[in-house]
Amino acid sequence: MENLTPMMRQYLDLKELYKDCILFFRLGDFYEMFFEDAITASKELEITLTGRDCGLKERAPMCGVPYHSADSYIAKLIDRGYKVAICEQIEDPSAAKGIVKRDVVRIITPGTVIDPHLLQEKENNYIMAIYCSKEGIGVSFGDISTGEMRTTEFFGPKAPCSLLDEIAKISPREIIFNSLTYLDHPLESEIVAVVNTNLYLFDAWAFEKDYAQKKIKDHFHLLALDGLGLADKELSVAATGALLEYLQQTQKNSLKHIHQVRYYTIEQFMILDKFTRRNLELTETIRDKSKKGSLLWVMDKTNTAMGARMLRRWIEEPLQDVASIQSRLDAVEELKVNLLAREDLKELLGQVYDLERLVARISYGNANGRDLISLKLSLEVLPEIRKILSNLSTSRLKNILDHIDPLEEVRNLIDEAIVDDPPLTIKEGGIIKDSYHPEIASLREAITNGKSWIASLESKERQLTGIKSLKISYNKVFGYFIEVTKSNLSAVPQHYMRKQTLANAERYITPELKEVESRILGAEEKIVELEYQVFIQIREEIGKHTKKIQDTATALAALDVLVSFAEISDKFGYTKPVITEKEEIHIINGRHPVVERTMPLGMFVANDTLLDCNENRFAIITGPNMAGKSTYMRQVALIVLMAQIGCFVPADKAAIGIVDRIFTRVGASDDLSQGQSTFMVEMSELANILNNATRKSLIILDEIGRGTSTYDGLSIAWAVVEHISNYENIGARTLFATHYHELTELEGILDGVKNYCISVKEHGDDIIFLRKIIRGGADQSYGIQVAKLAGISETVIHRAKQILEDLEAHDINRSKPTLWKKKHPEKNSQEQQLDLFTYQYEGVINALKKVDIMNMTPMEAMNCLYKLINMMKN
Ligand SMILES: Nc1ncnc2c1ncn2[C@@H]1O[C@H](COP(=O)(O)OP(=O)(O)OP(=O)(O)O)[C@@H](O)[C@H]1O
Repeated sequence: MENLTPMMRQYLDLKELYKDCILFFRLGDFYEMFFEDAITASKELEITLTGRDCGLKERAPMCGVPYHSADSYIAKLIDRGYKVAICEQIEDPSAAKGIVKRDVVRIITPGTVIDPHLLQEKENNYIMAIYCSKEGIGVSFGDISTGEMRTTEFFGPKAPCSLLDEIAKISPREIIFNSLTYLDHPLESEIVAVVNTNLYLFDAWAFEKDYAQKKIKDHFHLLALDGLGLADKELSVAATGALLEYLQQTQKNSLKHIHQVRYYTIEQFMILDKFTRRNLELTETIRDKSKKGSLLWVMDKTNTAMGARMLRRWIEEPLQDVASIQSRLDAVEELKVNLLAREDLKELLGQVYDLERLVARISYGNANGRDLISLKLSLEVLPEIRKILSNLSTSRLKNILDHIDPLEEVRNLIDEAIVDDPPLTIKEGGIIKDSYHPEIASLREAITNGKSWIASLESKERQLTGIKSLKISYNKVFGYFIEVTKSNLSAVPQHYMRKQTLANAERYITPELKEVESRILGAEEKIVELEYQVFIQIREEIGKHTKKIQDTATALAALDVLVSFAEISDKFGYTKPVITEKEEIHIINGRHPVVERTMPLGMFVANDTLLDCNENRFAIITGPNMAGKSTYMRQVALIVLMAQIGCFVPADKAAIGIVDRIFTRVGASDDLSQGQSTFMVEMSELANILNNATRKSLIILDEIGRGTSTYDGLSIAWAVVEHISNYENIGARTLFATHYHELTELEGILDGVKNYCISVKEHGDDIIFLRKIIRGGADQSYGIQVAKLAGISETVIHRAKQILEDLEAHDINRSKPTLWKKKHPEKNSQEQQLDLFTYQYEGVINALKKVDIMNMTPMEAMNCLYKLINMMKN
């Protein structure tokens, strides 16, 4: 190791400090990687692995990526969960001659990305810190590309469940933690099942109370934590302190744009567990995880990236506070009615860049001249937006107006200082306007004069020498030179000094050309340095307005979402819901917001819903396969959710009593990778509902119990209806779709249970789906007819019908007497016997009703009688 070259020693010393990172080691115009890093990077990035002499016997494995296209390589690596440490040359006057000092200037991890080209424009990039202790779990999360930071904490046995719900909601790209065990409950595999993210164990000391408190106070320049509402929130403090420590360790940079951490409680928002988020397809579809086909897809008519991100957050976090929902709804109503204002706002918002991320980069110190121009262009539309808002009257819009700062001083500063079309880099000059800085102006003049002197020298020398093709050019190696083609060499004057010979030309310099050149180059060097300094000053000056710009950005994002709501409400015929504290959901002609968008206009059949916490709290919905049961139930959940987001809803009329949680148990979702069978998944989702639902919840159950044998399934479904519908247990508003027709017996037995079915019409041997929900239970499943529609062969269908007939004949006695007795305890024994007969032979009686004896041949009548006797025997 003693023989190591100094550079390689420097590399290994740094690598020792950043063991868990891939070190991007800057060498000239490349970032190089060595040893293990090189092997990993060459594999992941598919780049050639070479070797470099490092002073040892063996050459060091090496690979590299060009500096100017490093971003795309970094993006690939962090996408795959690697951390990348960026090592640059550091200017150090004290360093010995010939020694280039290098240091790590920043670590990029999946959750700490700030560069726009490494980010999804319409999504936040969150990093989360989890603090597990026996007192509870603290969570803090932030997005350094916008400066947002929030924290909360969970206690008691439900803490892990709440943590998983929050993780599902936030989808952090990276999680740091002190431990992932809560009261002996290991959480890691559950977290991995919820979100595909990078989990890193972080230094335990960073979570310690005193350290974390000091970190927060230092970062936010506070003497006490009361101002942040964190004085008695020890779990939140631990998580937030550690998160700040991690961000500072990795970013090694100002995090001034994180100027606030907001404490929230999960009860502020409607709680949606991971199953419900997925089942309702809020932001992506179950099938291919695409936005198209999700609720977000229908609702997103935003014009700014920050609006799009806020919309996603609003969808993930429907409100519970009636007043806040109402104020959003009122604003949407005003924007819906006032088409002119809405159209103008849309156009103006379309000119606003991503202010949240722009200001984060400005404050962070990596914004360029173009970013400042984008900021200026965005600020230019603010007066017009403010003017329109000042003519609108609802309180939410007034509040938005109050938070939009015109930021004239920032706009004027950029306007005065920065040229309209600055270059991408800030180290090559050409950014600052002449009029802004006298010294820059005079240097530029010197350069221009020098260049025009050189241009005039060219024509003067052509005249003097008579060489028409003589030209003066410039390159980085020789500076300015005079070039003469070989055929004209005889005319070259004596005082020309030869500098270079080319195949068919010679290059010369003269003392006076060199003098002017040094004046031009000196001025160019100076101006580049000066422009850089001036630019940094301007950027820092704008950075002082970070908070105001962030507040403005938040207000514009909210405005954008409200305008988007108004637009879809107008375009798709949504209406304003009435939001109440009453426990009811009353919808007239409701539609599924997504399914209706996938069919021609007017084809979707609207349906009513009445759920309350009294007579109509539990709807058992039967109907054939494909009738529309799942669509109907999801539509109710989505209408409630949209209402609590503050958006109009796809219905003619809707009164929505606040829902604290929506639970869904929909369809089969195998989780075999987690070692759980379909039935096991179904039961754990059901357990989650039974353990956590309250009377204020909305529960959607689709075919509970179908993953096991018919009797087991029916018994579970039956018990679930009894349990949920009972006030003493839950009493929540529930929609339950089932193919167990036996459950329809529960209407009349259990309070609040009502039967509904989705109607179909028989047409010969086929059925026509009417899609209309009506009171009462369905009398048939029509499974075989649906199978026929799906293309199952006639032979199989025919045989299935035969089997069904047999089964139905056998099935008459199943469990009915017990159920029947329970239903009619008041009847005397004679009546009971008669009713029981009717009940037991219901199939025979129904069959008899259909017999058209008058139109039968004697043989047919005999056959029919024979069948009836058989039925009774069975
Ligand atoms: N109200 C409606 N108006 C028009 N089409 C509808 C309506 N409801 C459902 N559909 C159409 O019917 C299809 C089947 O609906 P859905 O999946 O809800 O049926 P289902 O009763 O739940 O079936 P299964 O019992 O087999 O799960 C939907 O994909 C949709 O295209």
